[in-house]
Amino acid sequence: MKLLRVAAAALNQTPLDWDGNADNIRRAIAIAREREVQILCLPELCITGYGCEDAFFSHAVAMMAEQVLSELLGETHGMAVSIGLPLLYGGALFNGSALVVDGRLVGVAAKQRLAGDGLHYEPRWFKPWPAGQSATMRLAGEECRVGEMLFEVDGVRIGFEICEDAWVADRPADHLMRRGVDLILNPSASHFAFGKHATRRQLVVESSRTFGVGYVYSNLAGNEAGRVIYDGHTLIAASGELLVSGPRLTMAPVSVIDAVVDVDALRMRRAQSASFQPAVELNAEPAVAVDFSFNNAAPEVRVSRAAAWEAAESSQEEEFTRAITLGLFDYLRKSRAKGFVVSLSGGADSAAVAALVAIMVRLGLEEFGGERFAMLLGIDRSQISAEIDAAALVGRLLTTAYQSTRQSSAITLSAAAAIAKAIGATHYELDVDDVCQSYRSKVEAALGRQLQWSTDDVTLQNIQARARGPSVWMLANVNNALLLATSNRSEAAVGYATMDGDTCGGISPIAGIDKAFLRRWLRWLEVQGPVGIGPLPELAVVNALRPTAELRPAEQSQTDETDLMPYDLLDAIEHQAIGEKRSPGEVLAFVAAEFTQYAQPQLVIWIRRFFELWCRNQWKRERYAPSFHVDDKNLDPKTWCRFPILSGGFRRELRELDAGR
Ligand SMILES: Nc1ncnc2c1ncn2[C@@H]1O[C@H](COP(=O)(O)OP(=O)(O)OC[C@H]2O[C@@H]([n+]3cccc(C(=O)O)c3)[C@H](O)[C@@H]2O)[C@@H](O)[C@H]1O
Ligand SMILES: Nc1ncnc2c1ncn2[C@@H]1O[C@H](COP(=O)(O)OP(=O)(O)OP(=O)(O)O)[C@@H](O)[C@H]1O
Ligand SMILES: NC(=O)CC[C@H](N)C(=O)O
Repeated sequence: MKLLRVAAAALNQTPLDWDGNADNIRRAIAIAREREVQILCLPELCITGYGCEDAFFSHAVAMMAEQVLSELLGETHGMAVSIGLPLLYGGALFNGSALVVDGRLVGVAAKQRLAGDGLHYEPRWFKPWPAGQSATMRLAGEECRVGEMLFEVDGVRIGFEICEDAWVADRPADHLMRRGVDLILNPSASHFAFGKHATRRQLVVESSRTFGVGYVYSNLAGNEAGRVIYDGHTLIAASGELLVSGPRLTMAPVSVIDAVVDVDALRMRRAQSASFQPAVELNAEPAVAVDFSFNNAAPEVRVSRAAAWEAAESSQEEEFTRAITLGLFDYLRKSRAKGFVVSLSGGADSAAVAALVAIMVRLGLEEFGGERFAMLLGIDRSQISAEIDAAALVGRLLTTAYQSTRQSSAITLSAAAAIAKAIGATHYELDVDDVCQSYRSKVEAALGRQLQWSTDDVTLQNIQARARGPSVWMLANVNNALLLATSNRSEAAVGYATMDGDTCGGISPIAGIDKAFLRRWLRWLEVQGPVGIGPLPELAVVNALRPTAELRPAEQSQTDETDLMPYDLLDAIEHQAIGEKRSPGEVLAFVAAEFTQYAQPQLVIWIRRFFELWCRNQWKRERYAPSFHVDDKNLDPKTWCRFPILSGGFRRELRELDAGR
């Protein structure tokens, strides 16, 4: 009986943070050693960080990565550890994962299937390694094999798939299996998306069943480089059974899971499979033999339990809360800013953003305790009371401001004050009407005419949104804080926001999420809230309001949905037109089938409006502050969704739509 204790780590890395990344790697190895782990899998490109972008093209970056690898070799005594780094070989860059055994580099697996869809751009920097091939190179002072290969350590056959390698047909595991692989390590950088963990679990469990192996899957954690959030999902499975699954969406910089794999039992399961046919001729090609002996691990029976929130019914609301708060926490600490500022209107979007900051603080306190949380955020301990509580921290970290103009209502004023008080934000009420009037009169004097709502509607709306920009930027500067923009994805699709007005800010935490979901989330937060945190009943007044820009005179009863269209329809059109890339006519066919309550001519008007606004406002999306990714499609032009800034605007297609063709 050959029992091995294997482990996978989730690491919260930062591009080019050589010391911080190496510290996390050392910490993961130390935790694994304490647990008597023999083989540890670390995430993809964990030395450099996955999101180095064009810095991967720097020769100095590749050299520094090699240097850090050399420095880490000595940490691995008594165990085998896979460590990810970019690899310069034959005048090209490859995405590699070094296997280091007992202080010695024994080889580097190279990624064969590069991730190039959605937010992944690996083919820009790396070349795919040719399947089934290996070569020799010098790295970290050692001569070693590189490419696709099997390592044989103490008789245990270890192979690699690097993230995307496992998500496609004709994968390295196909060849490795026929060569008798026992254990596959999968170092990943697999971005978070709603519900994706179930697919990932299925992938890992099914891989272990199909190939009759132990499958060890590591992942990145947190907001690595600004936009993309990794949930830190780690998994270990053997012969079609999940042995252990790690925590997700935590703020911990390092998490390690481990499990015992019975190598002989795996082999005998394969032997029992009538369809398993070892490739005798391939076996002739020797594995990379490593002279090292593993201790035998003790048998164990362990039940893997997920966190309580994972089992909650409102799983999307929980995931959203934890993903965005993790995104905010990492952004704050990695940007070394001192807090956040939100222009708080009493409406849904800004209330959601402010509430997310407050929940981030609660979850951070739960994860780290007061002292460590404050230390991680660079808060001067001497400036807060002995007792570090959530309200005190929110007061320090979040400043909100209601900014009235003559169109503002008493309801939104008091709603903003109530939310700010409930979460403990430092709240101000500023009247910016005089600022608007001052600009208005100066421009009227220059034009030599009065501006009127009947003729200058958008101009008179936008000056109010713009007048709200300078004061919150001032508060951000005063506090060394980040200004959070509150635009959501539905508004971004149609440019329903004032550029340099309500779009101003350094990050847009909710720009990846649609308005219909946000409103659902706010209702959930009002009455239920995240597991362990609970509800925020003060949201009742916000949730009772219809979404409105509150920029026109009150008698015009402006609402977003009368300006645009019903939000659920807008989101459905966006899904069909942008997500599925359907033409206006095709979109009509799909939404007419789903929204049977609306007459076709009305749907045509709304679809036309959508396409026109979508095309006209690409430039606005290009200027949005970076947003977080929470689903597998997004409107962010820097990652998921490229579209020309200037285009024909679907004029011909819309003409045909109007003509009923
Ligand atoms: N292709 C292009 N490239 C570069 N710039 C371009 C451009 N096309 C127009 N522009 C510029 O954009 C300007 C128009 O954009 P912008 O000034 O932002 O204004 P615009 O998009 O015309 O209007 C803003 C809309 O957002 C709504 N809004 C505003 C504020 C808050 C809320 C809310 O929901 O709370 C809603 C408001 O009701 C209105 O419908 C033009 O004057 C032009 O200078
Ligand atoms: N009176 C106000 N005081 C402070 N900020 C405001 C005010 N009115 C608008 N804003 C800012 O402009 C942003 C855009 O307004 P918008 O109406 O889209 O969002 P909201 O008011 O938060 O939500 P809703 O659309 O549901 O009313 C707000 O989120 C807020 O940051
Ligand atoms: N880094 C990668 O190869 C990521 C791609 C993979 N399909 C995932 O999303 O998990």
